[in-house]
Amino acid sequence: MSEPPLRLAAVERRYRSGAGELPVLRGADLTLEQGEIVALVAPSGTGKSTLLHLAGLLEKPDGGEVFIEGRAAGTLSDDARTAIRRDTIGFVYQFHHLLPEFTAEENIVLPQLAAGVGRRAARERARSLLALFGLSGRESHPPGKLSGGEQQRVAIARALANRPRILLADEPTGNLDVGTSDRVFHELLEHVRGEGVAALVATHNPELARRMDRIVTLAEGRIAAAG
Ligand SMILES: Nc1ncnc2c1ncn2[C@@H]1O[C@H](COP(=O)(O)OP(=O)(O)OP(=O)(O)O)[C@@H](O)[C@H]1O
Repeated sequence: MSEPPLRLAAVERRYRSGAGELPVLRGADLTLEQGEIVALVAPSGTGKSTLLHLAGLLEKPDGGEVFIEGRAAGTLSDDARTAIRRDTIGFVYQFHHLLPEFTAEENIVLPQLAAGVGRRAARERARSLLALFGLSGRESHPPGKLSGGEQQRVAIARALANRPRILLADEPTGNLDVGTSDRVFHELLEHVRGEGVAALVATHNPELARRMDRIVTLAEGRIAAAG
């Protein structure tokens, strides 16, 4: 039987501050099966971003382990972690984090070049993703000349550029108006479902959460089933 794309096992994370230690995650367990789309809905400050950063190998836990396709991240070299982040995981941030000095297309081409894809193939993939998200004709616009919704679509396309098997999204449409957020989200879910990508999506929007396969929450530093 194949390993699940993502498994968090008893993951702990504490932040140190002047006042002492803040235990944010205290033994969080979560498994994403292949193609499963899970909503993470929890109040502000409970640790959603922290959990996504650990799952995306952007940070290391203080306890427990993150398994990516069965590989314990804690046992991997920094190079191996970087390769997993580039090839296996797509990350969509709340604020797009696009490179302002590059065009929309180049923002999607660059991660593919880093993964060893040839420039021509990378450009074709970038164009087809931009078309998929309704951005044909915007290829050569820098992010600063795109609307918020368009920028976030480019960020989603960038996250999908290397055909990740895991997509992590932190309030991907949190800074968009309701109508735009709804449309962008719909496109994201449709694409992820079509490709069989496992996704963990933090959102404050219960309507959007209900469209996913399962909803989980964070309570006292642990994952719990919602509602
Ligand atoms: N680098 C850090 N150093 C110290 N404390 C931090 C750090 N990052 C997060 N925290 C604290 O950890 C807690 C969890 O933060 P986190 O950003 O994971 O919550 P969240 O659920 O994503 O919140 P929101 O929904 O508001 O984005 C918060 O109390 C936050 O202040």
